[in-house]
Amino acid sequence: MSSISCGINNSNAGLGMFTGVPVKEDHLLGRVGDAAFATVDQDWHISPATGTLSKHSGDYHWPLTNYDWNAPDIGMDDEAEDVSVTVTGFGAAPNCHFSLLNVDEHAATYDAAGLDRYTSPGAGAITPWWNRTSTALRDIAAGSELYVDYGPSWFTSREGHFQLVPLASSYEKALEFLKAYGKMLVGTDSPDDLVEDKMMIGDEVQKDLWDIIKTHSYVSRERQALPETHKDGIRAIKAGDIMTVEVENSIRSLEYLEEHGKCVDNIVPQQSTIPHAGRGAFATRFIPKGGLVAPAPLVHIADKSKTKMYAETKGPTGNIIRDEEKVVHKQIILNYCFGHPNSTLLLFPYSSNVVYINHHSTEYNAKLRWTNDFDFYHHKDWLEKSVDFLEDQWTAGLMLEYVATRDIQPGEEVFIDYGEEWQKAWDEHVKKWEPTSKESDYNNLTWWTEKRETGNSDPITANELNNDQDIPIRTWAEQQTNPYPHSLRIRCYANTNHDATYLFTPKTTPVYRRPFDEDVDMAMDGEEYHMADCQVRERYEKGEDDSSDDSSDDSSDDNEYPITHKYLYVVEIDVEKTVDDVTSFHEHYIMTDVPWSAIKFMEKPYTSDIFLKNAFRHEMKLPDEIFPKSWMNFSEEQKQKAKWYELW
Ligand SMILES: C[S@@+](CC[C@H](N)C(=O)[O-])C[C@H]1O[C@@H](n2cnc3c(N)ncnc32)[C@H](O)[C@@H]1O
Repeated sequence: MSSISCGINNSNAGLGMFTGVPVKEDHLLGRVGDAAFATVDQDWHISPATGTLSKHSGDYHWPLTNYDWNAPDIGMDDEAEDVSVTVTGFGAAPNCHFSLLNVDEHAATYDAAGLDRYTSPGAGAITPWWNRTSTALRDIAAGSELYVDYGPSWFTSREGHFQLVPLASSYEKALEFLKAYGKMLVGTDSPDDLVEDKMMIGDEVQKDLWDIIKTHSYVSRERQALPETHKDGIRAIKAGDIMTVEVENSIRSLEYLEEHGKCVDNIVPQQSTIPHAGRGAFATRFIPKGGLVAPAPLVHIADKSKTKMYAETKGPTGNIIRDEEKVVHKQIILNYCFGHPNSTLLLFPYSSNVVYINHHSTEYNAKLRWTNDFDFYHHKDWLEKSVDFLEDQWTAGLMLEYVATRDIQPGEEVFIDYGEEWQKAWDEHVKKWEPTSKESDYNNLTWWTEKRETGNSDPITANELNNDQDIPIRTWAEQQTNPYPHSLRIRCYANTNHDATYLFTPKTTPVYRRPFDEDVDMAMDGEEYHMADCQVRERYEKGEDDSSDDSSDDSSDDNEYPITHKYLYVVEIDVEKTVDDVTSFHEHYIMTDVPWSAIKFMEKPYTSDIFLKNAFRHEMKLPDEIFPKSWMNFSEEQKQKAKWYELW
């Protein structure tokens, strides 16, 4: 067995992910990174308040919110104005334990798996974001639980739900407390003195005392950070940190994992053998008939209409509102959810790689069933409850399993049957499908076509351009004869909101610090908050004076962004501003001596394949035999109405 990662219960937090093999620092966890999904402008599409155009002011429950990642961290913020990112596998299943963090997570990669918008009816029907890798932050022993960093705000914003989960700072304070406790026991600061015959109180009394400390009605993050037993408390003082003790305690034997876990690396994504399907899931090892292909814990979405995307229209007072009767698209995540024609419920499977399992109506080699064990997670009684009941359950609590219907050989693609409705919808889509016109709004991947047609191998995606800052940026004049793809925009890290005038954000100010910077409160002045579209007017070689500027700058020692490239730029920025959200006016700035590091190529929002108007959308059907009757809340009458609106 080369590598196993298992989902099993950990006593406090439901599911967890464990590694069955040791992993070296910086090495990849799992074989391939995870799939990522952009759900866009939810506030606009889901929020019950339709009188506003705001894309950031929703008041609704989107069940995947607990699994959302910060879009810029995953590299997906260019997809739309407001992007929520869901990541499967390492992005959803592991727990967060600040003293035990051992997983580092990275950005996803954009790759449309060869589904060209001009030739493939599959274009835009899959998420192009994949291979969001996770690596070991340090050497990890076999049997260890894997912990990712949700960021402290994830917990601080959910205090009621998670009973004060300790933050990194809580462990520091808890250690201080432990040291004081040790001193109380032996009268000295030296951990070496913490031996039984030097302690002023005996083991039994210490145990009672520890119980009082741990179960006291005053709950705090610091107290939660204290080890469970007084013996572990002493071990932590001797080790100088709580983490070492917690790590040792968290390791499970491989036998335990085999018995209590479910393996999540039996499949990996690769290009599917089915034309136009994109990626598929392939067996990494032999899976016997009846054997587990993969577990699929599920997030339930009670109302599938929350995946609808609406057109804009003018409201009674001339304001822009959502046009409830004009559904222009559906969120891409719909294609990855299970549903049923007689229900509004969707189920999104969030474990590693199961989202890649494609459809085959005859040659399928796997099927779904409800999990039989994992009672700590899978609520069998929910199968008898209504969809309304499920809507009130804000934590995931259902689990399916993919099981082999025949022996599956290593390297074989795994298929299930998505159901007749799906097949019919796909066949109709292929029949009707016509390539998008090159002149349409959506040109993100014109570079792909251009490359093919012209043999041009220059970097022309935003990522490629940003990653090679040795290549000079073309000026506006140069772009007239040698343009960048029109799906790209050039942006500049700049704060154009400051009253006095424009200033670069800290990213550039260490070198080009303007006098007024010191007077400005720099909070919320990070690059993610301030960027403006710009034109590059001029490019010139960086002179001797400029390099001496670098070294003479006060902050040059700790300058995170030294200028290592040859050119500086003159950049023109034109910003549209509004007063009281009504009157708009333009401000115009010319900045000189702008380094490459202050400029960023970005894809224009709403241009990637998932926005193609002719992209296929349909949920997979959960077979009648396993879809509970009590979840069938979508009456014939409702279906007729939905048909009239051409919704489903
Ligand atoms: C759950 S996803 C499967 C993974 C997907 N192929 C990918 O690359 O991410 C379902 C989507 O995959 C594609 N797909 C799955 N099976 C297919 C098939 N037999 N023929 C064509 N497309 C298929 C369709 O776009 C469908 O909406």
